[in-house]
Amino acid sequence: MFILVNLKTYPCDPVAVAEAVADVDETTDARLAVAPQAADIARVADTGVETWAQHVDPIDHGSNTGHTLAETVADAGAVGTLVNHSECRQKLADVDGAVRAAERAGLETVVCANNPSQVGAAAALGPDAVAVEPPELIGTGTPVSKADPEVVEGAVAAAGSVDDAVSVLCGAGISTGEDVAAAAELGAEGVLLASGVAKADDPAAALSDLVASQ
Ligand SMILES: O=C(CO)COP(=O)(O)O
Repeated sequence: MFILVNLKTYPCDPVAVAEAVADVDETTDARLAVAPQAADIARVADTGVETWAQHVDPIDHGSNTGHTLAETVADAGAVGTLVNHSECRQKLADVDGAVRAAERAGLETVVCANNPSQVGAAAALGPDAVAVEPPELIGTGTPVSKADPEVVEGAVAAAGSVDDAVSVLCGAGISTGEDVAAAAELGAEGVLLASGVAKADDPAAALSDLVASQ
């Protein structure tokens, strides 16, 4: 399973979380990665942990004040990027443009979607993966893999019917190894989570629990 930890703008120490991820990474077959804020990518990548961006814009080099260029996050050490998070919603054309920008920069892509229909649309854009995250469960601690298993199964079916090369992650409320195991049972190849690690008193302990079933 791929366990991708999105730090959002939580007030955690991104390097301390990255070091905890690096430690736990040595104990598991699961693939672990961290998505810090853009300004923290270089120092998180310096820990050696797999580092992702939270967002890139559908732009090329040029007059784009305030935007995030895919090549710049790649140069800073990111190997992948989220696209279209529920908290950073993009128009379809911009999701497409961001996936193309990420490809151009050699970044792996996970396009986030709220439900199986959006997963189908996202999969048609040819990302490496899609992540289904019902917005109403984000940050609640109630895991989508238990609260709404049909959404995960529906997302796996929707992506598979469009392009079975696109893998499916699920997210929202994931915080334990049991939640990760439930996601795997439903056909997800990974999980995307945030508060379960970023807001934990002991992120290393939270991560150890997350990989316990791997
Ligand atoms: O939005 C999410 C990950 O991108 C999920 O957040 P939580 O893990 O806090 O529910």
